[in-house]
Amino acid sequence: MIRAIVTDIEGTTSDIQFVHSVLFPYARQHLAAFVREKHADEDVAAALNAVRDEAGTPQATLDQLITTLMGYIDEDRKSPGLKALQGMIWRAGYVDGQFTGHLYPDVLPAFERWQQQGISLYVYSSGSIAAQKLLFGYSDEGDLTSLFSGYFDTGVGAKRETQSYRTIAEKIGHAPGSLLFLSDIHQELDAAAEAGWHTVQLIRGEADNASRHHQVNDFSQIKPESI
Ligand SMILES: CSCCC(=O)C(=O)COP(=O)(O)O
Ligand SMILES: [Mg+2]
Repeated sequence: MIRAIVTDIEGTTSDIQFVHSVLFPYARQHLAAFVREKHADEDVAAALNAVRDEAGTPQATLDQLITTLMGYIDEDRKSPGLKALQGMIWRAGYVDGQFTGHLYPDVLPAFERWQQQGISLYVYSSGSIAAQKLLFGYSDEGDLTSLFSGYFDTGVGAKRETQSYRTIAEKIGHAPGSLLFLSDIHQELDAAAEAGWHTVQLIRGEADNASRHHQVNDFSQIKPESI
């Protein structure tokens, strides 16, 4: 019996194009000014130091860090420091109403159905927890944050690492066999399955012939009561 569902965001609840054509360009446009203006703030300084560590450049100047971060955006690197900074930068865009968090239309009805079935809902994304709360807090369908019992980012580990799913199961407090992970990326689902989780792969675009996971095209096809 499924007790909790953990969902990925990009490519699963939300269009990859929204992330790559709206969120990433917004962060790129505002990154340099944000870093120069806010670099002494505690959370910004911590994120910049994380980038220095990741890049192996402990003495990097702000200008050098900005160049490094631009490169990380271009290569869609799941850098925890970049993800933390993006979350802080996106806040202004959401709050000013420049964009709302994209959700596929099948997502909210499924979340509501699963919640009525007594299933707890969680998010696990490479985007920072702050960024996750913004996307669902300022979503196309309004503020959905009350639907979720918790959020996980790469603070628990990378999404392709089996240990990350063991850690999440421990934190949620349910046996892995009662957990379902939803993602568009089969390597993430491989890691969850290795940890004993159930998995469903969202195919929002092209088929994934290399996957061994149950595949669906939208959330209406996911029936946790039948798993
Ligand atoms: C949390 S919204 C921003 C999406 C993002 O930055 C990202 O890296 C998405 O990764 P995901 O793990 O949700 O595929
Ligand atoms: Mg994804």
